[in-house]
Amino acid sequence: MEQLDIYCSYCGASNQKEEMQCFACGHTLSDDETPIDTPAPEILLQQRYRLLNEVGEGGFSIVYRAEDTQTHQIVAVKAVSLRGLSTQEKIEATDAFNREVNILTKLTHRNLPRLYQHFSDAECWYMVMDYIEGETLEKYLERHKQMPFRLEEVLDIGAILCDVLDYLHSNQPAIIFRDLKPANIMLTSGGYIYVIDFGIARQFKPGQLKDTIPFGSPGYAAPEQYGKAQTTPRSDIYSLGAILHQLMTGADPSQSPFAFAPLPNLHQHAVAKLDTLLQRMVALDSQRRPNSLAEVQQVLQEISKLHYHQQGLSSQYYQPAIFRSFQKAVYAQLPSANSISNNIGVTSFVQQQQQQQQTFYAFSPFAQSTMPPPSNKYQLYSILCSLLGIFMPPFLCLASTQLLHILQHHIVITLFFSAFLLVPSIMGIVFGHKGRAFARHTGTSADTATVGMTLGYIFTAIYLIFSLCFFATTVVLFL
Ligand SMILES: Nc1ncnc2c1ncn2[C@@H]1O[C@H](COP(=O)(O)OP(=O)(O)OP(=O)(O)O)[C@@H](O)[C@H]1O
Repeated sequence: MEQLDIYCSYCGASNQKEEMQCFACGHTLSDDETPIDTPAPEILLQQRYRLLNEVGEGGFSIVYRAEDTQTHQIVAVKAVSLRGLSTQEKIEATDAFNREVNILTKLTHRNLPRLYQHFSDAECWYMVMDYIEGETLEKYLERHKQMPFRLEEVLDIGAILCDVLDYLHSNQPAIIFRDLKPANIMLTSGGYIYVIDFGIARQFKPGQLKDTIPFGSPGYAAPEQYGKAQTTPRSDIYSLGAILHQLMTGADPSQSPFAFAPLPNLHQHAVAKLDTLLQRMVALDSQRRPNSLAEVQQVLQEISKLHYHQQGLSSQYYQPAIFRSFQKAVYAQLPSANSISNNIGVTSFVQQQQQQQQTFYAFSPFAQSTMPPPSNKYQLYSILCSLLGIFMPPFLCLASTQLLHILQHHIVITLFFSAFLLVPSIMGIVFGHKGRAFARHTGTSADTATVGMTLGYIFTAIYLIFSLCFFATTVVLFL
């Protein structure tokens, strides 16, 4: 009979069958750690996630649509099995899984699936994340080979992808996606875009000359990803340029890497501007590419405005794409929520949930998505701190009639009291700013954070003036 390896459920290393301890991490091995295939549908993982059907496959993984039996939410479960892989493949699959978990854990953005949980059993490693109801851009392009998108749609998609990649790059250290390609972009039936698969994303290491291992997909990967230099945020700019070029021309860059013909219809002012931008983005010399995705996004929005204007529409109605779903007749052609969901019991519940979400988040990018927007706790902290800042000082003075008398006679106590008064309002300002940044990244409302922050500023100013006057009077009295 074939001798099976034993895989460590802790680190995934492959060990000889007779080994008692994992050679890589020292974890105690047991017989039930020999993996079998990825789980069959209908299995309940962790006593919680019921696998419903397979929705996709990657190099080392199978992605399932599943029901979270505790919350009745539909989630995606990515299962990675090491069975049957060569040693090199096991190392790659292990690295990809760990990298994706480590990176996704840190991120919150409206165009990224959220990671809820990860775990392993004797058979596989699992990641539980937001389920995205739709299809990959690659599949969509396969179905629409000739001129798949109109100019305004390409500009919108570009601006949205700039937003999410710029968010990754603004992390400290910057996260470089390294594998932006149509297979890793999903479109939902509601017209929303998600970037998936952080299996080869990495954190930028200042000073490093080149990547440890060359990575990327031919056609979309920048020249420096072939092992010559370290990938930088400009490598993602190259990949985005290659994708936008493909969306405009229908030409698959993997067929002729590094060759990007001028766009058709260059006589149109907006197209000519886009062509100039795309040629800069796919420059072989990374130094000739735009400096950042924020810069690319700004140019795309200028072109979008210009195109809008050229169509005879007043630019006062122009709205940047990141504040809405990209406008596409394609929605009707994508599999809809109803057609994708099969008839397993939870469907009607999920559809009800979606309808409720559409009512609540009609103007946010989460409209028509299967997922509720992430909660923004900074908003709550901001408003609570600001209210505390408003009510605490008068309450203290009323509660202790002695207080004013003490303050008038002790300069040091007066100083402490003044600083103490300011603390809640300043915290209201800090949380307000954080809440607004969080809302911007997740596309949710920032109103509460703005109110908290404004109150914080107003009362910080009032208490500052009050404290200075009070302190001045105390000093005069004291002297
Ligand atoms: N969150 C999700 N919701 C719905 N479907 C998903 C989700 N994540 C992935 N999929 C589907 O599963 C497929 C494989 O996923 P993914 O690309 O993440 O796997 P992978 O093993 O990392 O792939 P690769 O070998 O390309 O690195 C995708 O093409 C997509 O169709």
